[in-house]
Amino acid sequence: MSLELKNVSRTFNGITAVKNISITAEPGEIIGLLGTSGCGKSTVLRAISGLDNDYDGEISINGNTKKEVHDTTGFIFQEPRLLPWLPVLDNVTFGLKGSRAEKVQRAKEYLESVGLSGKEQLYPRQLSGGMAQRVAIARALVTSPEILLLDEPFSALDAFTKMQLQDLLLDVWNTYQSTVVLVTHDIDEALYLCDRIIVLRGQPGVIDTELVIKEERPRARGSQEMAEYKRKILDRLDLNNAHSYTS
Ligand SMILES: Nc1ncnc2c1ncn2[C@@H]1O[C@H](COP(=O)(O)OP(=O)(O)OP(=O)(O)O)[C@@H](O)[C@H]1O
Repeated sequence: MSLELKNVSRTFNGITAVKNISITAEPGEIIGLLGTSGCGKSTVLRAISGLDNDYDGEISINGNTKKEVHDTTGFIFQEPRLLPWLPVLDNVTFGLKGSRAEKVQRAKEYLESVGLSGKEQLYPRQLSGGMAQRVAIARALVTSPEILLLDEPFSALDAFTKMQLQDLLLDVWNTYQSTVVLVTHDIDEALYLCDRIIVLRGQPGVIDTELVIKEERPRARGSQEMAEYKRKILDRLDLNNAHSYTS
């Protein structure tokens, strides 16, 4: 599924949050939107999803430029947003069409793909943060989205769970081949996961630079190549001059 943004800008109450964002994603590509807080990453993602349609410019999903919520996209938020009164299985089947038996079978398949077989009857309060976010991933995948939109999906998790779920995301991406747009302010995460990283900066946020990450997967976290990419990004964000904190 191809995705193209042409000169997308968004203004809230007279204040421009992002300006002239143009991005083209190839089918199956993992694109990272990286930038410091407030540069408009989530604003861009919400516009792509159609949850926000009050933007200027054009967003085209497989040629469709209608400003509407696209059922070809799946959204994963920072927090799992599960329905607390429903068990895991029903959180995943919620909103699906078809017979109960079909929905259950489908939900079980996706719960298995995120490592949650046997947990179908647990309630959200009985899950760890990592398990709950796995349910959120299964819920987003169960509709077979061709574009998966992730808004800092792992930032509320501990470091180990975060790494596990990053690997899980790559596994499900391998299986389902969705196009992925990942919003993050974690440079290491972007370097580990993305084919291309788009660095936003400023207020209003604009695209500062774009990096193609050519390393084969699985990538070595903290390798010299990754450190070199990281240095480039920190330079672009003016975050590489440690002396500025000591003066
Ligand atoms: N609904 C809204 N109403 C008014 N201003 C908004 C709204 N949503 C976002 N903004 C403003 O737009 C700018 C960009 O916000 P956005 O949440 O997209 O940034 P971000 O890069 O995702 O930040 P963070 O990394 O902190 O989540 C901010 O100045 C924010 O205050």
